[in-house]
Amino acid sequence: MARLISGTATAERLMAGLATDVADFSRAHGMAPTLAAVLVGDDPASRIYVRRKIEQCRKVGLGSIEHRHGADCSEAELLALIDRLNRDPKVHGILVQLPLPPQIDSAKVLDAIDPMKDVDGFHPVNVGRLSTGTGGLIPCTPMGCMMLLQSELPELRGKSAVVIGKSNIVGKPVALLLLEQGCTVTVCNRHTVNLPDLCRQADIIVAAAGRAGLVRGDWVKPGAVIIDVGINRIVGPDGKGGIVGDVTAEEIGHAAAFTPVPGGVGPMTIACLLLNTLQAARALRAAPDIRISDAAYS
Ligand SMILES: Nc1nc(=O)c2c([nH]1)NC[C@@H]1CN(c3ccc(C(=O)N[C@@H](CCC(=O)O)C(=O)O)cc3)C=[N+]21
Repeated sequence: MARLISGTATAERLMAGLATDVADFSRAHGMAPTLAAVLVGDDPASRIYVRRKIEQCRKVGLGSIEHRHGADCSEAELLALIDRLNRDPKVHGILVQLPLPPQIDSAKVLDAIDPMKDVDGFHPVNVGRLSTGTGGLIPCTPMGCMMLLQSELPELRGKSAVVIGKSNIVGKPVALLLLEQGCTVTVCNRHTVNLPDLCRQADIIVAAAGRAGLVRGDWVKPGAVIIDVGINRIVGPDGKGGIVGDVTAEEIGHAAAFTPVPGGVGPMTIACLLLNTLQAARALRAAPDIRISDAAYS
């Protein structure tokens, strides 16, 4: 049977370590690293995610502030809030929960976040840094995928990887991280011709297409490692809701290992957000004071 790579257990270990590091930081600087989470509108899934992020902040000793705006919030209002958070020395990480309502240009909002506080890693500066392998904040879901993958396969050099999905949030950054580790990467999408054949060649499959059950058992080479990033909401025959991934989990017994949904990449995404908040706080403290006087004078 394929081994189950537990994101829940890995995230718990990561968070236990984080709690110690956060306590050290807070003692040394007299303030806790703090995340500002911005929620616009009343998308029920977004509310649940933001609530969960804030709960997890508490668990490891991070500060958190939630900013809520109605669905009718204007772009200018949101940009003004970002500007305040950028200048606030007590805020180290800023997360704007996506998706945003249609009247707001998401790219404009992400561009406005101070790259040093961009704990999602979505700002063009951090995207550029990731693409050149020169530091910066790394997007949380891709980072979580890599941690889970490397817990199973510590040496990635020379491995072939297929990434299904080309989103800015998962597909593209995870492909860059795999490239950085020496994998040979093929980035596909669900329309790719011969997608099953390409997958069958792969030592690693990262499924991030957002289609329940897209990857079938006969797409998977025996001994491959499968990272399932899909979060697809389904309603069971009993009327109860649940989530499934992009991989048909019952069919991949011949894989070496796989991440389950739920309990795989999801919990790691949140743990990595907390890690990024600590990293951002450290980098901000280490940065020259000119940043702080800049904020005071402008
Ligand atoms: N600016 C921004 N940053 C994000 O990181 C971001 C976002 N916007 N918008 C939405 C997506 C989605 N996302 C998830 C986080 C945790 C789970 C998670 O914890 N999932 C659990 C349980 C899921 C459940 O039961 O609903 C699991 O997979 O086991 C899932 C999905 C972060 N996102």
